[in-house]
Amino acid sequence: MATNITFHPGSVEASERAQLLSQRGLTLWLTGLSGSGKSTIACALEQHLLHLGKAAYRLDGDNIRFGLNKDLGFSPKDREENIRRIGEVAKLFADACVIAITSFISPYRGDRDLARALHTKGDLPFIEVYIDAPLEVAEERDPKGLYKKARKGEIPEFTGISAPYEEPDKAEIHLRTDKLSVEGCVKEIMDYLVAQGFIQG
Ligand SMILES: Nc1ncnc2c1ncn2[C@@H]1O[C@H](COP(=O)(O)OS(=O)(=O)O)[C@@H](OP(=O)(O)O)[C@H]1O
Ligand SMILES: Nc1ncnc2c1ncn2[C@@H]1O[C@H](COP(=O)(O)OP(=O)(O)O)[C@@H](O)[C@H]1O
Repeated sequence: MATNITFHPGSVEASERAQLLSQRGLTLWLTGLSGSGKSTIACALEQHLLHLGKAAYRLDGDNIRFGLNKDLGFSPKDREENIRRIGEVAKLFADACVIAITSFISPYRGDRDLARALHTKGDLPFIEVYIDAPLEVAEERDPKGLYKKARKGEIPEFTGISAPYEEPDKAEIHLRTDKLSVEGCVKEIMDYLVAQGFIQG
């Protein structure tokens, strides 16, 4: 635990930064089962936003576990720490006026709520997006062959099979990826951002 530390405020206020950069930061928090479509939608959305001239950046579960979070596994405690760190990192991106797009399973409601609270405390928008595909659909897709391994008992604590996924109860956006195309999902998120005044139509 660090002691004797003092928070040092900057010389540019949040509103001034947003005005200077012509963009407000926010976090789009994608949550859902493995194979539900988080990474696919995050990539398409990031590309769309960048082509509109918006600063957007993806934080992806698999990718972050190669670096920042390579010391973490998949026990409930490690997942909690994974999401705590990403909540903090996303908040920094949002504070820097970037649209942070996180794509983590983030299976525990309490952990997602903590990430939300961090943002709310800092006056930063947090938009939870439930990337929803029924387990049968995600398992049928099995893009990385992980469900097959999990069913054979080769991956312990696999979300949806031998570890829990707690569905969101207050997601701002709910996307059924077995019913809507990737483009349709991106459009729904964009429509929400415009309707809420986060970006211009
Ligand atoms: N046991 C277990 N359970 C779930 N997922 C597993 C597991 N082991 C490895 N993987 C791979 O890790 C990716 C999920 O990492 P996350 O950081 O998003 O997980 S979590 O939010 O901490 O629950 C997940 O990526 P996605 O399929 O994109 O969700 C898998 O590729
Ligand atoms: N509407 C949709 N949105 C996202 N992915 C979809 C959709 N329909 C089909 N898919 C497919 O489902 C799979 C989702 O994989 P991925 O994006 O890696 O999921 P996750 O990141 O949640 O594990 C991909 O093969 C993708 O092409």
